Amino acid sequence: MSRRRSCSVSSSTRKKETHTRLRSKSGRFKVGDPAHIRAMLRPLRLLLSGLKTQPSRCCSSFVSRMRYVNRLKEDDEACAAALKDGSIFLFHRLSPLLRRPDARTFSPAAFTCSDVQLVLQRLGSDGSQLKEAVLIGCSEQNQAQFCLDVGELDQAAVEEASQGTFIDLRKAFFLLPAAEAPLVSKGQALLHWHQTSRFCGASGQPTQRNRAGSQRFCSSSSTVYYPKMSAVAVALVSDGSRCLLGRQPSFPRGLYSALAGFCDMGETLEEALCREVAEEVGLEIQSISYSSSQHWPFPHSSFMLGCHALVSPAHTQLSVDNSELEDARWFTMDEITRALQVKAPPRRGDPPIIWLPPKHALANRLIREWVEQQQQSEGGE
Ligand SMILES: NC(=O)C1=CN([C@@H]2O[C@H](COP(=O)(O)OP(=O)(O)OC[C@H]3O[C@@H](n4cnc5c(N)ncnc54)[C@H](O)[C@@H]3O)[C@@H](O)[C@H]2O)C=CC1
Ligand SMILES: [Mg+2]
Repeated sequence: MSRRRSCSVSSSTRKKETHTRLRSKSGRFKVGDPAHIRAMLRPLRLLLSGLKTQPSRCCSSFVSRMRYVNRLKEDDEACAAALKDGSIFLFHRLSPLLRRPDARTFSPAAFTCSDVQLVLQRLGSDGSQLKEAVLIGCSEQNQAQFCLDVGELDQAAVEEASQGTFIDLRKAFFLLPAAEAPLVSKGQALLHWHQTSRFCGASGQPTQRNRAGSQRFCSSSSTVYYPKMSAVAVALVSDGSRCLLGRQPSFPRGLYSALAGFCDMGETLEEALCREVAEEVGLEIQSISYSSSQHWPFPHSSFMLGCHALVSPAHTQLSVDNSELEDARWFTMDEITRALQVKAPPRRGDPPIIWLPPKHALANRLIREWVEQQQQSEGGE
């Protein structure tokens, strides 16, 4: 009887009893008792857990932020703690939630963990969804940034509760200031990757994610999956005084952009550029020089690598492959300067004009760099 009763005591009650027994009459732990050792170690444990959940201050703020994010990817416990103090960007079926601080500006809405919990609870969710949050990075203010897709909740109800609007990424990306668009596009790309990587390609079994969402694992085949991007080569081709732009039939009316194409397996960037330009416009390029890169979320996470290239002035005759491009043309400096001044795409019924990719796009940067190079070489003559 008594044995059965003692078995029914919960482990926490047992711990409490042991705890009480170990205290001396003065209320202190006896030196050498396990509880005494635990009590002595407590400040150290607190210090270590503080170090785990905050960027270290020993290095430059950039270095400590990068190391912090890396630690959160590897340490589930630290990541869970960072979520509590972090900011969360909400998405609904991959559309980001934006707010309008004023009539002209859009910005991604950042919430605290408790704000999101309140919104979820108000809409009848138990808050366990927060575990689905995916780490995006760390702000300059040392705050971990996460994204969360609340696609299973009613869109209008979340918008009302959170005082924002879910906007399709294709629109949102260009409404946001160039500095904020990459954060949203990275969040969307990560969420999309998780939504489409739920099963292992080798075993067909479900995959499990780590807390940060930086990888997925299949315990059946022991495969680790990481978020992936397709490499795309972009070239602004010049003949020395003009630059070459093309348009696909799917582009909005009047939009011309730099030539681009997905890299094939095993290709170098240079090989991909030469092949794409040959395929699309029938020219051979040379003097390839790298400019810069960007993550491009459309249609699904590409890693854009932007370059400048030259064709020999004797070989500028285009042979456009119309199965890929609707048109490709050489543009003079004057034409490009005029096109760069177009601030918004033409509306229906407006006279036809040539316009160029917006500032957020790498192609825009390549075109502006080309203009600068032309101006410099003209100035130097
Ligand atoms: N950010 C920027 O400034 C620019 C971005 N882009 C982007 O670059 C991407 C590629 O340019 P495109 O001229 O369309 O490429 P492309 O000339 O290689 O043609 C696209 C076709 O390539 C095939 N393809 C081969 N590998 C593929 C892969 N990994 N994923 C998807 N399709 C693949 C498909 O049949 C597809 O229809 C597009 O998503 C476009 O939006 C293009 C120009 C500038
Ligand atoms: Mg192409």
